[in-house]
Amino acid sequence: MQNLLNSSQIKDVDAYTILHEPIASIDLMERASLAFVQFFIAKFPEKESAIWVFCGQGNNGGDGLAIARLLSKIGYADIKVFLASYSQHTSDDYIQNLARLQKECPAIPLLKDLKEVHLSKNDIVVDALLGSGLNKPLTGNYEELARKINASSAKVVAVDVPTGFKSEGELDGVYNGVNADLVITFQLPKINFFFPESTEAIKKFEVVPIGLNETYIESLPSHWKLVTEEFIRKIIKPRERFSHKGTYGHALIVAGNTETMGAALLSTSACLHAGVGLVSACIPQSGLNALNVAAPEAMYIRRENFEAADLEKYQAIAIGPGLGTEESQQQILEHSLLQNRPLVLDADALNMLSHHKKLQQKIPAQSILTPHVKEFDRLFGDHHNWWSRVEAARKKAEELQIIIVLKNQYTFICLPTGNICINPTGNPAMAQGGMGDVLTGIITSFLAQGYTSAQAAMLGVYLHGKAGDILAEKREIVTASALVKSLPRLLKKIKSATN
Ligand SMILES: NC(=O)C1=CN([C@@H]2O[C@H](COP(=O)(O)OP(=O)(O)OC[C@H]3O[C@@H](n4cnc5c(N)ncnc54)[C@H](O)[C@@H]3O)[C@@H](O)[C@H]2O)[C@@H](O)CC1
Repeated sequence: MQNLLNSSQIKDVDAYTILHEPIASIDLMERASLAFVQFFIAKFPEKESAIWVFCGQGNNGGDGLAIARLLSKIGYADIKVFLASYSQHTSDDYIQNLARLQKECPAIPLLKDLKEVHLSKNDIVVDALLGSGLNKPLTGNYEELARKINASSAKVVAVDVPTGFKSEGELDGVYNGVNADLVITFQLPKINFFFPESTEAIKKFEVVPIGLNETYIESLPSHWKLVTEEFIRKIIKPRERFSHKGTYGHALIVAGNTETMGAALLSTSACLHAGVGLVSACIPQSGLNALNVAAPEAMYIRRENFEAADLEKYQAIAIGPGLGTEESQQQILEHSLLQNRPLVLDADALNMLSHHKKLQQKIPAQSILTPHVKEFDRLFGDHHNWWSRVEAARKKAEELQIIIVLKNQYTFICLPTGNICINPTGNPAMAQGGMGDVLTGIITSFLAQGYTSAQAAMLGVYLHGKAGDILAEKREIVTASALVKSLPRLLKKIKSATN
C-alpha cells in the first residue's frame, strides 16, 4: 500500500529530501525534469514536432524551462517557450533555469505576448504554468491562457498537474483550467486524479519517480492509500501441500430470482474461480437446472429453506445479487443480520438497507458493502461531488465498523480504521451488467478462504480489475463471464511471482 499525500505534504517531502539526501533544490528540479523528459521522448519520439512550453513563474515553470533545455539538447529542433510573467514573485529555481536556458539554448525563442502563439494540430503543448502550488481558482491571464490551449487541437502534456486543477479537495463548479491529454506527474499520483470529476482535466496520467524519500513519504499521516500489486502479492497466500477443499472454506451465496438468476450464477461461479473450497447457492428452485449447468461444482439450498439452514458451517455469506426486495427477501436479510458474523452485502441487500435505514445499525462489524454510486447515495444520502461522497463513506465505515467498497472506475475501499484505499485496476471495457455480481462472488470467496474482511475486499477489487485489464488488452469489451474464466490464470500468475 502506498501513502497518498496532499500538496502541502508533498512540499514537505521535497524539503525533507533536499535536506536529508542531501540534494540541492535546483538539482531535484533537474532530476524531476529529466524524469519527465525520459517519459516524454518515449511517447513523442518525433523530433521535428513543434513543442510549445508554457511556463509560469514558480517551480512548475522552472520545470518547464529545464524540460525545454533538456529536449533541445536531445535534438528536438522546434521548441518555443512562452513566459507567463504576470506576477512580481518568481521562484529561485525558476530564475536559475531561465538563465541556463538563455545561456545554453539561445536559439529557443522566449515569447511573452500571446499573439505570438499559434498552435496547430500536430503541435505539442507542455503545460508548466501552475502545478501543485495552485492556491486559488484561475482568473485573468492564466484563465485566458488555459482557454487558448484548450481551444487548440494540439496535444497537451502537463507537468505534474494540469494548470488550474486542484490536487485534493472538492471539485465543484465549472473547470476552467488546462485540459491535458497526458499528465506526467512526479513521484505520487495526486488524490484528485482518482475522482471522476478529473475527466475533463486529465485524459491519462503517468507517475514518474523522482527519488523523493520513500520512508518519509510513508511516515506522514494520511488516510489516503493506493493499493499496489506489491501489497497484493504480499497478502495472497499460496495453496498449501496436503490441503483439501475444507482448507479453502465454504461460501454461501444468497442471490437470484426468477428473472435475475444470472446474477446468482455469476456470483457463484466467480466464487469458485477465485478458489473457494466449496460454494452453496441459495436460489429459488426455478434456477436449479441453470445452476447445475453453469456451475456443476456448486451445491444448492432451496430459497424457502434458508432460515432453517445451519449458517454456522459457512465461512462467508453473501446476500443480494438479483435477490429481489419482497417481504420474503427482507426476512432473509433480517435473519442474516442477526448472525454475529461479517456478511458481504450487495445489490438488493443494499436496496433493502436503504429502504429500512434502521437495519443499518444491525450490520455485523467487518461486513463488506459493495455499493455503486446510486446504491451508495440511496443508502447514505445524496452527494454533489465525489470528494464529499467518499468522505461520507469513510465516516460511515468508521461509525458502523464495516468496509464500504464504493465502486467506480477507481474503486474506493473505506475501512473501519478510517483509511481510504484506492484501487488502481479496472477499465471501461468492464462497464457491463454482471460485473458487480462477479466482484461479490470473488470477495466472498476470499473471505471464506480465511482472509480478513479488509484483505478480502482489497484482493477482490484489485484482482477483479486486474483480470479486466489483462482481458482489455486484446478486446474492446470484457464480459462478466469472460472475466470469471480468466481468474484462475491470473491467480497463478500473481502467486507464481510471489513464491
Ligand atoms: N523542489 C520542489 O519543490 C520541486 C517542485 N517541483 C515542481 O514544483 C511545482 C510546485 O511549485 P510551486 O510550489 O512553486 O508552485 P507552482 O509553480 O505550481 O505555482 C507558482 C505560484 O503561483 C501562485 N498561484 C497559485 N495559484 C494561482 C492562480 N490561480 N493564479 C495565479 N497564481 C497562482 C502561487 O503563489 C504559487 O506558489 C510542482 O507541481 C512541480 O512541478 C518539481 O520540480 C520537483 C521538485
